[in-house]
Parts: sequence; C-alpha cells; structure tokens
Amino acid sequence: MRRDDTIFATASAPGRAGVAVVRVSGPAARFAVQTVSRKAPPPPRRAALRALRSGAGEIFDRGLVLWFPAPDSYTGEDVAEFHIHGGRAVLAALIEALAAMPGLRAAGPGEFTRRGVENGKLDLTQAEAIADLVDAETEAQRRQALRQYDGALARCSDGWRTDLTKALAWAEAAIDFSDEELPEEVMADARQTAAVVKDALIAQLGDAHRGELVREGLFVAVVGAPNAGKSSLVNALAGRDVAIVSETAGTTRDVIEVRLNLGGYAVVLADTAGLRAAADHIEAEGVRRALQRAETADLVVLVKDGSAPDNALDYNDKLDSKTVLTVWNKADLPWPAAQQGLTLSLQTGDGLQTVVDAITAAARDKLEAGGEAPLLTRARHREALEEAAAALARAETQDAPELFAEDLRLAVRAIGRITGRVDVEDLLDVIFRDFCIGK
Ligand SMILES: Nc1nc2c(ncn2[C@@H]2O[C@H](COP(=O)(O)OP(=O)(O)OP(=O)(O)O)[C@@H](O)[C@H]2O)c(=O)[nH]1
Ligand SMILES: [K+]
Ligand SMILES: [Mg+2]
Repeated sequence: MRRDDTIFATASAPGRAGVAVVRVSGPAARFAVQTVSRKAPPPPRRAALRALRSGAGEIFDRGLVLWFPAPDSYTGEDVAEFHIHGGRAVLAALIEALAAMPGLRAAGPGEFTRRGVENGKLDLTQAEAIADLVDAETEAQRRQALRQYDGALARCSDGWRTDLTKALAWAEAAIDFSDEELPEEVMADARQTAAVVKDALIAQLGDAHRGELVREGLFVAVVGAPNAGKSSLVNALAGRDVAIVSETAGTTRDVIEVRLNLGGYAVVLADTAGLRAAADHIEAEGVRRALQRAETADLVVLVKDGSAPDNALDYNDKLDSKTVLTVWNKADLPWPAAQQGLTLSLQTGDGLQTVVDAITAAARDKLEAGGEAPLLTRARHREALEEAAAALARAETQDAPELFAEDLRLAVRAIGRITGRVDVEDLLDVIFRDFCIGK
C-alpha cells in the first residue's frame, strides 16, 4: 500500500532532554532532508552530522541525519531521522520547518507502526508487542513483549492456519471429486488435522489468562477487620503514603489502588475498607466494595491483628475459591495466642520482607505456573482462538464435507485475525487507537 502523504513526529519523549529524535516517513522524506540539511540524504543507515536550517535559512542546530530508503525501513517507506539537541526551542524549530513543507503533516497515534503493518514489515502481533515494549514497566512485561515481537504467537497461529488450510483443501477435494477418484483417507486426514489443531487451541486457552495478567498487572486485594493495619501494609508495600492510617476503626472507606512492581511483576494493589457491620451507609458501601474487590482479585492478602480478637464480618464465603495469604500484624504487641502463618509488625518493620517475598511467590505462581510462557497476551487473541475452537468443535459434528469445510473456513478466518492476515482493515483501527504519537 503506497501513501502519498508524508508524516513526521517526535519519536522521543516530550520535554527537555539531551537528544530528541524526529522521524519522517513517506515519499517526501528525501525532500525534507534536502531542505533542512541542504544536502542529499547520507548513505543508507549511516549517521551524518549536519547543520540544520529553518525555512528562512538560519541554522537552528547541528545534528545527525539518518536515511533509511524504502523498503528497508520501519514503515517500509523512505524514512529520515533527525537526532537533534533535545531543547524545546530546537525541537520547535525543526517541527516548524517540517510542517511548512508541502506534502508533510504531523503523524497520528501509531501511524508509523500502522504503515509498517500495511507495508508488510510487521504483523499485528508484532505491532502490539511494540506498544507493549514501550509500555513495559516490569521485567516480566518486557520479556513477554519481546517474545511476542520475536513472533512466538505469530508463528503458532500461522502454523495452525496452514494446517487448517491444508485440511480445508482436502475437504474441498472430497467435495469436488467422486468417491472413486479420491481415496477414502483424504477426508479422514482432514478431520484428524482439524482435531489436532482444536486440541492445540484448547491447550492455549487453558493458560489461566497468564499473559493478560502479566500485561495488565495481577490484582491483589488487601482485606481484613477494621484497624488490622491494611492501609499501613499498603503504604509499606508502596513505599509511600497512599492511604490514610489512623487509630480510628473505619478510616478507609473506598478502594484505593496503587500500581507496583513487585519482584519484577506488575501488581495492582488495592487497600479496602475494614470488614464490619458498618456504622453508616457510606461505610457500608465501602464494605460492599471491599468484598467485591476480594471476589474479583487474583490474590487476597488477609490482614489480621494478632493482639485483638477478630471482630470482622463473616466474609469467608467470599474467599472460598481464592488464593489467600493470611498475615498476622502487630507482632510488637502482646498476643493472647500464637498464630499460624506470616507474622508482621508494621510498627517495627519486622516480617515485612517475608510478606513481600510471599506475595511475589504467589504472583510468580499465578503468572508462571505451567512453566511454558503463555502465547495469548490480549483478550483479542483469546476471542479469536475461542471462535476458532468453537468452529472446529462444530466441524467435528458435520458429516457432510460441505458443512465441515465451511466451519474450517470460519476457523481459519478467526485465527487469521490474530496476525491480521484477514480482515485487517477493521482491526487496525482498534489496535492503533491505543498507540501514542511517534510510534
Ligand atoms: N502496634 C502496632 N500498631 C500498628 C501496626 N500496624 C498498624 N498499626 C496501627 O493500627 C492502627 C490502624 O492501622 P490502619 O493501617 O489504619 O488499619 P486499617 O486496617 O487500614 O484500618 P481501617 O482502614 O480503619 O479498616 C493505626 O493506629 C496504626 O498505626 C503494628 O504493626 N503495630
Ligand atoms: K484505621
Ligand atoms: Mg485503612
């Protein structure tokens, strides 16, 4: 797909910096280099230091110019890069010079990557992986994004698609030729292949959403009786005062969320209201939200006060099917009875590292259980595979080769949506909506 407009954007982060990078992609990229540096582009992929001039001819900076001729560039088009000094005025001068050129315009979000996809430089899973790499805040997120960028998901889905396409071809042959012309086994082979692919899809779908959890963060809810020290624990884990701590029972009323990097995993930690028969309807709403958060969390940290009788509301039914980590707090005070489980004093800090380690271990369990790294990292991937698996399950029940083939065709199409080998146009809008400018 050839575009006749040329786009430009700052590829580096906004604000003052040592260096800023501005990218230009499209047929007028050469013209942009010629106009700003008064020379033809340097040899491909070689940096050249040049004086850079404004529209009025004044030198506004000296910087590096790089040239990536089509099709060997990120977008597949002619691409120029300007590495200039990262001051606001310098950047403004370059942007102004580019904007004034005929055929050049500022890029929209994700437009460089979108052109790369349209020109076959990347598939959709790689485009998503680039967004994930840029957004990655933890080691686990970075590793997962890089795996996807390297094609882990694309390779598998291409493999399934190829196998199913073959099976489809056999089924088509069975439809077109009579029994005498075609051996019996052809249809049997097609059915066998479809069954194998279906099992592979089901295996991937049984990944407990680990890929999505790594990307989006594991939801951890801190719950327990009033004054047990939930907010104190959340503050200690966050390393800052996110929640109010006081000796008044019923201090926390709403769910307070904080994003953390815990041992290399992204975690969304939630402080919640103390569970008790509430004093007023605002607190009651807080308790309702606390229980709801406990129910939807991936992991519950139950904080108990070892020095006081547990007068919390009966919430155990909410935690039945949950992974619960019980933490006994206030170990610095006299305890009427010894307690099983993790002991902690947020007053002295004793036991805090053990609690951090236990939460990290539980997170690792959830995110890396099963050993093999998950392929699916977004709901979009999951939905496509679910649709494909359902079509294959239907295919198994079809005696007529025509109907079997039709379901196979649906499965192939659904899997193709993962990499964008079909229905690309509709999907592009959804995927690139979340991109930032300059990517
Ligand atoms: N002695 C002692 N006091 C603690 C400890 N941890 C917390 N506290 C105190 O216990 C009181 C309640 O702490 P919070 O963190 O507000 O408890 P909470 O569970 O969030 O309470 P609510 O939000 O009201 O449900 C505060 O006065 C804290 O300073 C501890 O380990 N030892
Ligand atoms: K309190
Ligand atoms: Mg609190």
